[in-house]
Amino acid sequence: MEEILIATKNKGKAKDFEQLFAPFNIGVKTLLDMENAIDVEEDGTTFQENAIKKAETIAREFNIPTLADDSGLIVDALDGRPGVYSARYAGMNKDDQANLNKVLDELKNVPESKRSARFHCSLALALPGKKTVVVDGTCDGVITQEPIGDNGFGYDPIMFIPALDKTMAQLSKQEKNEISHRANALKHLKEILTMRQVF
Ligand SMILES: O=c1[nH]c(=O)c2ncn([C@@H]3O[C@H](COP(=O)(O)OP(=O)(O)OP(=O)(O)O)[C@@H](O)[C@H]3O)c2[nH]1
Ligand SMILES: [Mg+2]
Repeated sequence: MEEILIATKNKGKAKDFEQLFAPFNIGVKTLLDMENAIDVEEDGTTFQENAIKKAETIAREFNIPTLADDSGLIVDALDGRPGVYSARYAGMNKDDQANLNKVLDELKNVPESKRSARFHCSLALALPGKKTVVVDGTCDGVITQEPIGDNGFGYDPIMFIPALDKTMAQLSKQEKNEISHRANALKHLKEILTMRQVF
């Protein structure tokens, strides 16, 4: 594989993938580099469904290997919300700040012992003419009482990683990309592709 298109318009994800793909000898583009990319409606009820739809729709449009990421935050005390609605939890304008404030608000009276959460990432790789490959990755944490740290995107400032004693937003790019849900999913994808000799 010489070039891969990441079917995302999310700048935070694009940065994560740029770094995650740096060790491979593969050109990486995202939809932020493409003109006329269609907007794929994310109407699935699972991360996998949405990832497959994004990957296959965009692969068909541009006819190149396409990787899509559908991801989000699962909070146990909120029965799994925001889940697949993570990007638009506080409204259709996808405001990261409003989204994380809504989660903090809903957890206002919840003690630390009950603030467990995990990030989930489903990746779908659509290769023209082949069956789409789907993998998952997760990363466990605890929701903080207030945002801490300036790095990353989305809910990173409220996602505390006990093993590192930092929030995701206090990690460097390299540190996040060693432990994140996205990195874990990509590891699984690499294992499958190595087995199938795609890489
Ligand atoms: O703190 C975070 N660190 C992460 O590493 C992360 N990964 C996902 N998320 C949240 O989940 C939504 C994905 O929704 P999503 O998969 O539909 O993506 P999106 O709509 O933003 O872009 P696209 O890839 O669909 O174009 C994002 O917007 C974020 O709110 C994250 N938050
Ligand atoms: Mg989306």
